Amino acid sequence: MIYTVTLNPSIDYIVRVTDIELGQLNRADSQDKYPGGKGINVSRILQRLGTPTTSLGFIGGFTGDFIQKTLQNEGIICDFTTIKSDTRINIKLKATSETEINGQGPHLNTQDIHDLKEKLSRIQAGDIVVLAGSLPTQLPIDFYNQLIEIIKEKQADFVIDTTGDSLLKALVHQPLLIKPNHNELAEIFQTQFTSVTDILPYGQKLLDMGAQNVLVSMGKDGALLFTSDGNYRSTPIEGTLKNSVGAGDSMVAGFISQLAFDRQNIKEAFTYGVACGSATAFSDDLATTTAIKQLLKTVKLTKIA
Ligand SMILES: Nc1ncnc2c1ncn2[C@@H]1O[C@H](COP(=O)(O)OP(=O)(O)OP(=O)(O)O)[C@@H](O)[C@H]1O
Ligand SMILES: O=P(O)(O)OC[C@@]1(O)O[C@H](CO)[C@@H](O)[C@@H]1O
Repeated sequence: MIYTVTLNPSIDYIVRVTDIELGQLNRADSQDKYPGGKGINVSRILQRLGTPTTSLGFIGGFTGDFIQKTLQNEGIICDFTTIKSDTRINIKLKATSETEINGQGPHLNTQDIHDLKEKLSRIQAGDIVVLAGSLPTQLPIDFYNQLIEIIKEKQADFVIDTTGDSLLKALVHQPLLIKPNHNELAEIFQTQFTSVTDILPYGQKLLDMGAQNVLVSMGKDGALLFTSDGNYRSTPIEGTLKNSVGAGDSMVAGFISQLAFDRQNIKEAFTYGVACGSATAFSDDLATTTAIKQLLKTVKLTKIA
C-alpha cells in the first residue's frame, strides 16, 4: 500500500481573471475548487493510475468535509485525523501569470498529533509512505523526522517532498525518492544554476548524502533523475501550460506507482513521472488517466554520461 501524509491539506480555490487590477473590484471569468495539499495530489494521481492508496493527515471543518467526500468519491481510502479547526483554503489566481496565496493552516492539539502517529504506526513492512508539503506552523521543524522514525521501525520506505533543513535531515534515513525542483535545489546549496550542466553535481550530492533516487524537476524544461545505476534526463514535452499547481506531485505519483511494482524498474518509473507531471501541466485540474496515457508515448529519456 502507498500511504500519503498531508499535514496541511487545503481546498485549492482556482480563480481565473483576464486582467487583474489590484485595489479594484475584479470579476472572475471562472472558478473551481479542488482538494489540495501535496500528499493528497499524489493520492489522486495514484488512484487514477489504478494504484491503491490511503490518505493520512489532519483535516477539519466544512473544508475538511469537502476534501474527504471528494477523495472518497474518487475511490481513495481516507484515514484522516479529524481536528476541530477548518482546513485552510489556498488561492490560486490565474491571470496573465499565476499568483498563489496559501493559508497558514489550522490549530492542532497534542491529541491530534498522537492520533496521526498512531494511524501511521499501522503501516507494514514494504509499504511506501509519501511525506509531502509544508508543516502547520505549530509543528516542530523536526516533525517529519519523528514520522520517519516510525516508518523505519516498521521497515517501510518513504518518499519526502519538502525543502530546506527538513529535507536534508531526512537524507541519512535513505528516502526511496526525493524531488526538489531546480530552484529548491539551488536554495539548499545556496547557489544559482545557469544551465543543466550546473545542476548535475548537486543532484549527485543528494544521492551521495543518502537518497536512493533523486528527481530534479525543471518545469517546462523536463527533469533529471539521479540513481546509483546512472543518471538520466527527460527531454521537454511540448504543450500548452494550463496549470502548474500539482505538476510536481503528479510526477512523484507517476514515479512511485511504478516503483511499487518493481523497485528496479527505474526508467519506467521516470517515464511515468514525466508523463504525469506534464499531463497535469496541460490540464485544468490534475491529469486524467487518458491524458497521462497519451503522453506516455512521447516521453524520451537520455542517459547522462
Ligand atoms: N510547462 C510545462 N510543460 C511541460 N512539462 C511540464 C511543464 N511544467 C511542468 N512539467 C512537467 O512536470 C514536472 C514537474 O513540474 P515542476 O518542475 O513545475 O514541479 P514543482 O515545481 O514541484 O511543481 P508544483 O510545486 O507546482 O507541484 C516537470 O519536471 C515536467 O516534467
Ligand atoms: O503550503 P504547501 O503545503 O507548501 O503547498 C500546498 C500547495 O500549494 O501544494 C499543492 C501543489 O503542489 C497545492 O495543492 C497546495 O495548495
